[in-house]
Amino acid sequence: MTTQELLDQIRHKRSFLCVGLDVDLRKIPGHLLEEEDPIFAFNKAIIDATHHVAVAYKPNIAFYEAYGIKGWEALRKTIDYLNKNHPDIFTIADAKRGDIGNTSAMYARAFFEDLGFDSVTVAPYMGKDSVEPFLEFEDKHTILLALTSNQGAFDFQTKDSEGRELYKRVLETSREWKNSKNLMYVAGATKAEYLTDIRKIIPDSFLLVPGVGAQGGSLEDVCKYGMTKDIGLLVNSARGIIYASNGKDFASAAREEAEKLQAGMNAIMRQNI
Ligand SMILES: O=c1ccn([C@@H]2O[C@H](COP(=O)(O)O)[C@@H](O)[C@H]2O)c(=O)[nH]1
Repeated sequence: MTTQELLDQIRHKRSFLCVGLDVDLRKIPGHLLEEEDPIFAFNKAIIDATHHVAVAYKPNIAFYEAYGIKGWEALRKTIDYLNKNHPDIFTIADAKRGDIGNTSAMYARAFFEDLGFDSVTVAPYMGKDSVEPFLEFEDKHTILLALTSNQGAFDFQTKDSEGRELYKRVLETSREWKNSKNLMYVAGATKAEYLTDIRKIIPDSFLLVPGVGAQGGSLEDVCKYGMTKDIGLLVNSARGIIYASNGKDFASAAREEAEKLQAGMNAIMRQNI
């Protein structure tokens, strides 16, 4: 998907909501466990209930790998379902990959070519030659971890590296890499006030912002500090939407939570754009 197509969808739906598909069989409604593929049955119901207000879906790959071959099958069915029924919706494989170049190239093939995701999250720690193989793919997006939402982000990411916080160095340096136009960045909603500084370095790049909902980040603060004239944000919530209820009404409860977030986004867009 091109960035322009993503922008068009945001304007059309008046939403920049990304729904996280982090399926935990211990948390989904009991009646779904009788289905042949409970993970896919859950995802399909969540997608059917939220696609009118979601511009992106983000399965975190850990939640599929944890179930072995059945998890991978459910992941493939989920991405195939999205690509077939909602080709206009942006898809994110939250896999946090990155390795020496030839290995990264295989990761990129796995998520972009084999599975058919629009984007994948990548860790910057191994540097340029570990990220550039992902950037070679036309109209595919590499979402680089910059400043993550967890407490451990302060262990390294905000520490000084030759006079600059490490996360700023990641942002600046990655802009120099080949095909850097295909980069987006992860910045946690729990650290919204940092977005002002982040925007000074990458004024126009899309940010994937996890941490609204279960982690307590504020949508208003994220927009106050991080929104651009083209929005430039994909705000993710997983648990706050998909586990809004663990009863038979789970899909309508998810719809309600997703619609609440979209209503907040619409109001902010109306005030600012
Ligand atoms: O900095 C980061 C990077 C990734 N994540 C992922 O986003 C979702 C958040 O889920 P919630 O249930 O809405 O908290 C999850 O997949 C994380 O692994 C993040 O939270 N922070």
